[in-house]
Amino acid sequence: MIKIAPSILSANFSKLGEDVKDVERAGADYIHVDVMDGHFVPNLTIGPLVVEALRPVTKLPLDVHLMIENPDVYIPQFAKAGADIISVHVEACPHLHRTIHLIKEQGVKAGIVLNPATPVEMIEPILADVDLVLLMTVNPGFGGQVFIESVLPKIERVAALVRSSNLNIEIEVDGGINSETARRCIAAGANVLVAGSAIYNQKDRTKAISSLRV
Ligand SMILES: O=C(CO)[C@@H](O)[C@H](O)COP(=O)(O)O
Ligand SMILES: [Fe+2]
Repeated sequence: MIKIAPSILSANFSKLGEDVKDVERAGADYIHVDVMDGHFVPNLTIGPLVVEALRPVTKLPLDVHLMIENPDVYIPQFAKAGADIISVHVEACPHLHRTIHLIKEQGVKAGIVLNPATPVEMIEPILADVDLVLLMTVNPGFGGQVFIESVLPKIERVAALVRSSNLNIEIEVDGGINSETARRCIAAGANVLVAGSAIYNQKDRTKAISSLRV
């Protein structure tokens, strides 16, 4: 089953709660929350307070994508605020095993993220410990960028590893996802699609979400 995770980075922040409810009604599976610190990526967004404010607004799992340095400092705060999945970048975690287990100790699902230029080999030793692998299909930092084709073989490689080890791991893609790139990511083995502009820039969000599932 393909899951759709609208990224609130492309929502209207002046009516964030309403925009979250809107995509829930439109058939979303997760709410994707992009957290940026101005260091790991050249943009600043939101913190645990916003996650806490959104928690009572939706029943959907909050999929928190941390694009921050030193994530260990903030993981307990995001978990306490109501995150259901917390994903960290391998490029930001020198002690990845410790960080993944810190997330799991909070009682939330642990995800690991790879930038487009980071090889899949980086996550092989920790794969059996995670619930989700997120492959960035743009360089993180902004919504509305163009899909990077060279990530497609990486999706296939992660899918093959997950299959051969018989693991129960979701494979998520994030960045530049539209109906055409969604189809190619699904064919490569992805099962969770993050989409910001392709959903929030459309008037009919039910149609926008269902067009990504094919
Ligand atoms: O993590 C990020 C960007 O760093 C994403 O979640 C974007 O928000 C996706 O936006 P679109 O490319 O779908 O517009
Ligand atoms: Fe994201």
